[in-house]
Amino acid sequence: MTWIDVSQPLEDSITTWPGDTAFRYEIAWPMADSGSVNVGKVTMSLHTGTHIDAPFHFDDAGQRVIDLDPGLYIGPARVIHLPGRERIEATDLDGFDLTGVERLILKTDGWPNKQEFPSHIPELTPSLADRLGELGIYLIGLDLPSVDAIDSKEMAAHHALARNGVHILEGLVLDHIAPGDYELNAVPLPIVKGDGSPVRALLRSLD
Ligand SMILES: N[C@@H](CC(=O)c1ccccc1NC=O)C(=O)O
Ligand SMILES: [Zn+2]
Ligand SMILES: [Zn+2]
Repeated sequence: MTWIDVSQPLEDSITTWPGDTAFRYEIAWPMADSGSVNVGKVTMSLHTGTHIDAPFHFDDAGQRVIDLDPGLYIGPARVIHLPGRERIEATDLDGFDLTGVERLILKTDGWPNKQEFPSHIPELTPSLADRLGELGIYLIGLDLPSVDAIDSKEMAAHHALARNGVHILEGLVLDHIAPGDYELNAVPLPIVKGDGSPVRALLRSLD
């Protein structure tokens, strides 16, 4: 098996959105007390590390995690490299033949040090979302904590992607991933009312 882990490890030091719930793992019921087992407990925001967004995250009428087809997050995915950009727009895809691609993963290199939450990241534009919709791409993954700018309140990219039927996978670790074709496995947990879910994201080369 040659699955490559492209997830951020969930440990207490993982960064979160400023002001959001910190990740914490504790042993709620240690063996010394229970007599037989350690029982862990996790406190976290659902938008921590490598995770998917459900449309309810940015739309009160949007789908919750349980409403999303898990198959969105399992299957062939194309990784392309778009480094050093302020924004990523439709024309940035011009040099790529994306015929038949259903899941697209952007390696932007825009969050180089995952030990620190970034103050500034590249943003996706609505024009890119429209192009993805035209191409029939239904999943966008990227190595950033958001598809919008950190200080965005409008969430224009989130909304434009949703309008085009494109689902969102954020916070991937792609430093060790070369552009190419892979099989992706990044299924969310069945958090019934969830506005998002952490995922264990894995890639396996198809090239
Ligand atoms: N867009 C980010 C999360 C986000 O925007 C956020 C997460 C937690 C607390 C506040 C947030 N945004 C505030 O404007 C995401 O989709 O994960
Ligand atoms: Zn999110
Ligand atoms: Zn998001």
